[in-house]
Amino acid sequence: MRKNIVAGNWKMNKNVIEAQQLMFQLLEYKKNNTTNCEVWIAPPSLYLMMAKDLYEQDEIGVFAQDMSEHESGAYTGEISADMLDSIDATGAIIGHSERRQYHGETDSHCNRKVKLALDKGLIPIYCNGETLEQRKSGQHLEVVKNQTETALFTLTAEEIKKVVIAYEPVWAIGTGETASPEQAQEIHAHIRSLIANKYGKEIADEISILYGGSVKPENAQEIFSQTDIDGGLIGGAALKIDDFSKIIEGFN
Ligand SMILES: O=C[C@H](O)COP(=O)(O)O
Repeated sequence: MRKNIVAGNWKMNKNVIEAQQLMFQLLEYKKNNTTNCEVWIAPPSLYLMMAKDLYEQDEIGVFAQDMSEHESGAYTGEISADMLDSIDATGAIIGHSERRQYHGETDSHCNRKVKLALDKGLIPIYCNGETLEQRKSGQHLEVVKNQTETALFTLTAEEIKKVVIAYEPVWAIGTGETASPEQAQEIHAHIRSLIANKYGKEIADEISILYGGSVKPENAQEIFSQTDIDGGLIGGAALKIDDFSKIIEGFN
């Protein structure tokens, strides 16, 4: 079902004490405030079990920042869908542009990961988005189309309904430069129409599509108010409770 979601991707930040403190702060915030969106975090994998232990009532969704395309075996450093399922994680981010840029991840890898996640009942947050060069040369719609089709269009209608998509223009990630609400809306509507063409409008209208890229307390409300934007995948501003809670309040 299409939901409002604010998800914090902590990336490779925070030692264990700092991570625990922010997890506690978020729990306190959730207990003392009514939120009009789901709140999810993706801390470093080392801290996933700590988050699951703390959020006993599943107040906050707990996601891995990545997940292996393999089921098990000799894959040093990797975490499997089965392992995430065994700690009752909510899901995993898949295909983040930093995984694509620094670890050679492709949409074919993403396709395998998304399927493995769904098979275990995990929610995949599938990320896509164009580079600055691709946007400047007017290829952004085509790039996002190819990414979405390769990674997701082998799924059944029942499966794709369970996927959350995060559109993250690479040029807006960690740069302070945000896509304008209109630029983001254009791509979100484009993604939704691609899904509608393939699976039907009813299915497309059930899928949450998040925007990611320099979302801050100052711009969250305007971005979230766009018709096809169902929330945000937040990087830097998810690392401080004050900023993250103000972004959550973008849905108030
Ligand atoms: O996963 C989050 C995105 O990469 C956005 O990061 P940012 O909010 O620091 O630009």
